[in-house]
Amino acid sequence: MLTIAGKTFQSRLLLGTGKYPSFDIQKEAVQAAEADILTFAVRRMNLFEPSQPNFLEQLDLSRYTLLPNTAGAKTAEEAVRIAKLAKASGLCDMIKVEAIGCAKTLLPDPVETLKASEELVKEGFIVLPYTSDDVVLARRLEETGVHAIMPGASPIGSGQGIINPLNLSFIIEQTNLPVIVDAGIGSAADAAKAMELGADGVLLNTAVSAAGNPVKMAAAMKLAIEAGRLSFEAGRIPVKTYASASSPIEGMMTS
Ligand SMILES: CC(=O)[C@@H](O)[C@H](O)COP(=O)(O)O
Repeated sequence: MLTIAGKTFQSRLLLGTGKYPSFDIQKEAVQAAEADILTFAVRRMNLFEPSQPNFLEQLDLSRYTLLPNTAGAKTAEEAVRIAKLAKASGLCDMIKVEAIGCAKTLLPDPVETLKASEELVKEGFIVLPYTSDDVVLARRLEETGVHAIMPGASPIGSGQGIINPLNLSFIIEQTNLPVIVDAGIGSAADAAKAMELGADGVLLNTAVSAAGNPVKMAAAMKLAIEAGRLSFEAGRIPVKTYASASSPIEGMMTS
């Protein structure tokens, strides 16, 4: 079970809701993923225009925890404004802080992310910042009182998977907060790898929404995250340079 700010969730998969070919496929994929937490960009929703279509009306909202994100923000000020707008809708009390510092890479601006997170914690939000895979920044974020750390595996939508497993493992080892690997996951193997590193969860969007078959990929992600977690809990064997026989004969009785 995943626990964030005292709330527990069965699923360790957090699913994004952008870029699906249709609302119907999105709904099926969400069901196949069996995710409990769904993230969406506040700026892309018609939260205060009920006459406009949006994906929320396709879903049984009592089943999901909504995690609005501040996508589109470049500064702390913008991120805080978007977060307050989401809270005012009454749909959610958690916020994914996303303050992008580079239009080409979509990598987060560490300074603005830190500022926004600090302010939103003071305002009483449950704060989940999307951050670069920097252990020092993760520590600074933890000091502000955020409720999870969400380091990127690689640039959003790139599907490159985990570029720097060592950096992720530094964060996982040093923080007391849940670590949710967020962005850049390309395949089920990447998601399993994140879990095997010891992450508490994975947030992904494009790998499912842009897959050849988003519904099948959603199901694959669910299984991969469960398998990766089990493998982590089971404890993998050490990597050795040389062979060691799988069926040793030494010490066997011969009569
Ligand atoms: C939906 C969302 O929050 C994205 O900004 C997130 O970071 C996922 O990235 P991918 O699309 O690379 O999975």
